[in-house]
Parts: sequence; C-alpha cells; structure tokens
Amino acid sequence: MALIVVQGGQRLEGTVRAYGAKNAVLPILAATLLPESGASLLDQVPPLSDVYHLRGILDALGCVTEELGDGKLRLTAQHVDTTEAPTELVSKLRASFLVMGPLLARFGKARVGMPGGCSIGSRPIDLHLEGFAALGAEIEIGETFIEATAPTGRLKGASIPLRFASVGATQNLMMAAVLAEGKTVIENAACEPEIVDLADFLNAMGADVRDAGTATMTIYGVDSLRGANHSIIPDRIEAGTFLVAGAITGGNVLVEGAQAQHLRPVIEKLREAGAQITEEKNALRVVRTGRLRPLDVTTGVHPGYPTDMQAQMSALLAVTPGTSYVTETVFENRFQHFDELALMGANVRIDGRTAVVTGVNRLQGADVTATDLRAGAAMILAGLVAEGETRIHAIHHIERGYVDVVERFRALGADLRKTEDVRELQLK
Ligand SMILES: CC(=O)N[C@H]1[C@@H](OP(=O)(O)OP(=O)(O)OC[C@H]2O[C@@H](n3ccc(=O)[nH]c3=O)[C@H](O)[C@@H]2O)O[C@H](CO)[C@@H](O)[C@@H]1O
Ligand SMILES: C=C(OP(=O)(O)O)C(=O)O
Repeated sequence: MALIVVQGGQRLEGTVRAYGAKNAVLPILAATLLPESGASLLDQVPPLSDVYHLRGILDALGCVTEELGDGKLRLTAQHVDTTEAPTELVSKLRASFLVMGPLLARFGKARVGMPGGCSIGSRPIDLHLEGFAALGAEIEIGETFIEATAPTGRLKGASIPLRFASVGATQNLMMAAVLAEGKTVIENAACEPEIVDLADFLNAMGADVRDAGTATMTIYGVDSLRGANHSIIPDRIEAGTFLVAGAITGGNVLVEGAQAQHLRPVIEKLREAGAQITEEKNALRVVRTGRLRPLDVTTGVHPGYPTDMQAQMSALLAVTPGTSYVTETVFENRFQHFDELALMGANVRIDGRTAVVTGVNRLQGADVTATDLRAGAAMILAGLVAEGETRIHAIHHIERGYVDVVERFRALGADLRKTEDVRELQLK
C-alpha cells in the first residue's frame, strides 16, 4: 500500500489553485440522471476517486459519460435503462445514495445499496427515507439495499420538516421534488454552498427551486428537465486546508479560487489564531509571522464552523501555545485524528464531544493513519511542522478528496513524497 512521507520543517510559500468541490460535484453528477433530453456539460470537475466511482454508477445505470479533458465532463441520461444502482460501487462513497432521489423522481422507483463514505459516525439515512415517504414513496429496507417506489409513478409535493439540517437529505429531497407533482417545502433545509450549487444546476435544467441557501426551500415540480451546462464551485474545504497549511508553517500562501463568502468561519478562526487572511481577486492569502493563539472551535451546520475543517484546525491547535477547545456537534465519532496526533506527541484530552488540546512546542514525526479523509489532511499538516519524518498510511482516504495532494504541497515548498510501504512489501 502506498503511503505519504512528510519531512517536517519547511515554511510554505507560493500559490495553489483550488479544484472544483467534491461535495458539490457529487450531488450534481447524481442530478444529471434527471433529464430525459439533452446533454449536461460540467466544468471544473475534480479528478478524484469519489468522482470516478460515482461516474461508474452512472455508467452502470446507462448514462453516457464522456471526459472532454481540462475538467470537463459531458453526461447524457437519455438511455438510462435500469433503476438499480450496483451495491459494490454504492458502498464506496457516501454521496452514492444521492442517485436515489433522481431515479425515484424520474422513473417512480429506485433500488440503491447502503452507502459508504468516511467512518465518522453512524451516518443513518432515516431523514432521506422519511422525506421520500412524505413525497408519497413506499420504502422497503432490505439487508443490503433500500427500495423506494412511487405507487402512481410520480411523487407528490409535500411539506418536509427536517429534524436536522442534513446536507445529503436536503440534496436527495431537492432532486426528488423537482419532478414531483405540485409544491414541496423543505423546512430546516441545509444551507451549505454545495446546496446552492445544486439548486443552480437544477434550475439551469429547467427546475423551479427557490430560496436554496436558506432554511426554508420551496420547490415547484415541473414535468420534465433537459441537460444543462454548469461550472462546479471551488472546493472550500480544500482551500481551507491550504490556508491552515500556510498558517501552521508560518508561511505565505495564495489560494486561488478560494471564496471568502464560503469560508467565513474558517477565516475568522484563523485570524483569531494570529494568521493574517487577505482577500485578493478571486483568491485568499494567508500569512503568519507572529505566535499562534489558542481557540475555542465548535462545529455546526452552515454558516457555522464546518465539520470538514475540524481535523485540520485541530492539527494547528496541537502546536498552538495554550489550551484550545474543539467541540464536534455534527458527527458523533469525528475525533479519531486526535489518537493519531497523540502518536506524534500532541497533548489532548477528550471530554465527551469536546477535545481539550494543550499545544506542544514541537510534534514528533511518527507512523500515523489517515483514519478518514480530513483526518488524513490533518496528518499532512501536522507532519509539515513535526520534527523528522511522518509516515501516513491509508492514504486512499486522502485521495478521495484532494487532487494531486503530494505535488501541490511540494509546489509550495513542502517536503512530501508518495512511496510504497517497503516493510509491507517485504512481508508479502
Ligand atoms: C458528500 C458530502 O457532501 N459529504 C458531506 C455531507 O455529508 P452528509 O450529507 O452525509 O452529512 P449530513 O449533513 O447528512 O449529516 C450530518 C449529521 O446528520 C445525521 N443524519 C444525516 C442523515 C440522516 O438521514 N440522518 C441523520 O441522522 C448524520 O449522522 C450526521 O450526524 O455533509 C457533511 C456535513 O457538513 C460533511 O461532513 C460531508 O463532507
Ligand atoms: C466526510 C466527508 O466526505 P463523505 O461525506 O463523502 O464521507 C468529507 O468530505 O470530509
């Protein structure tokens, strides 16, 4: 198995460009199943393993997906001839379950396996299923699959109050509602920028989605949709990770494509920690020259502090003098990176949903595991400032969400390389 080796001690300097957002492109790929006519042309599609896996599901359903180069993908769903998504591919990523809404909306039925994704909590799909049921679907829960059927062949608009502002449930229900008969109101809808990007794409296809990005979203069902062109928003989490990289190394990094309006809570916390963040034309610059200051960070749904930036900020706090507090409210098991940071010498005590982090002067390089995608990013960040070599295992998690991560950190001056685990090879 490949691993990433980081030699600590380099100050990062230079420019890096954010790719299209993983968490925006995945629901949008699922949405390309909706139109009966026309092709969709997507731009800024990041070459990530999750994208390839979801594309594999679309191909298996009968979509024609063509890579046009330079981040462009053309998709045609006219000839979709099955409503069963292959379980093996569905189990590889969380967002695969998002094909259920579009299939159910267009064909009145769908059968989808249990989704995978980062292991950061139990991650049930009850809110998705309750929403489909509110739209009139009958749900059958098998051991390895979920089947949903609209008895009349078409879903019916409804009022859906979500108990929690789930990103995935909001997206799945938006896609189910766009072809439903009548009006749907999603209350306590998620407001993340990726929700707005999906709504923009749905509306470009002829849907009538209103007030996306607010807690009450209204969707007027239409009879049919057609393919549309859309450019994916820049990845705020990837951009945020590079901002933390600049801050943790006392560097000077320009992140092109980073959108300040998508990153407000991250910018605010980095400033509070002592980094200077300046907005430049379609970019954000991070510079840090002074000492780091401790923080109190609590994750929350948008516009709160994003849970997907919790592990990276935790790495920064591990080397920040003083005592910091990190509270995770979105996922119940998203602290696994602290065990790995502790292997590097971090001083962390977990108290329920809060991690109490007392900064150490220096982390020590160690063998650590990317227990999930953002935990892996945190290991890279910690490795950048650790004494000696940090060897990160299970890097397939990192590659789910970061394009060319080694090359891009190297371009900023980091000492990173990807290598085979020689010891494992010897054991074979
Ligand atoms: C592909 C993608 O976009 N992934 C993102 C998406 O995941 P995802 O869409 O899975 O996250 P959700 O917002 O749905 O989950 C948030 C919380 O709601 C709970 N929940 C969710 C659905 C449900 O039916 N029942 C339920 O209880 C989850 O267990 C979790 O505790 O949003 C998360 C929260 O911003 C991010 O961390 C993920 O990176
Ligand atoms: C948790 C994440 O992804 P997923 O929902 O795809 O597991 C993430 O992007 O940090």
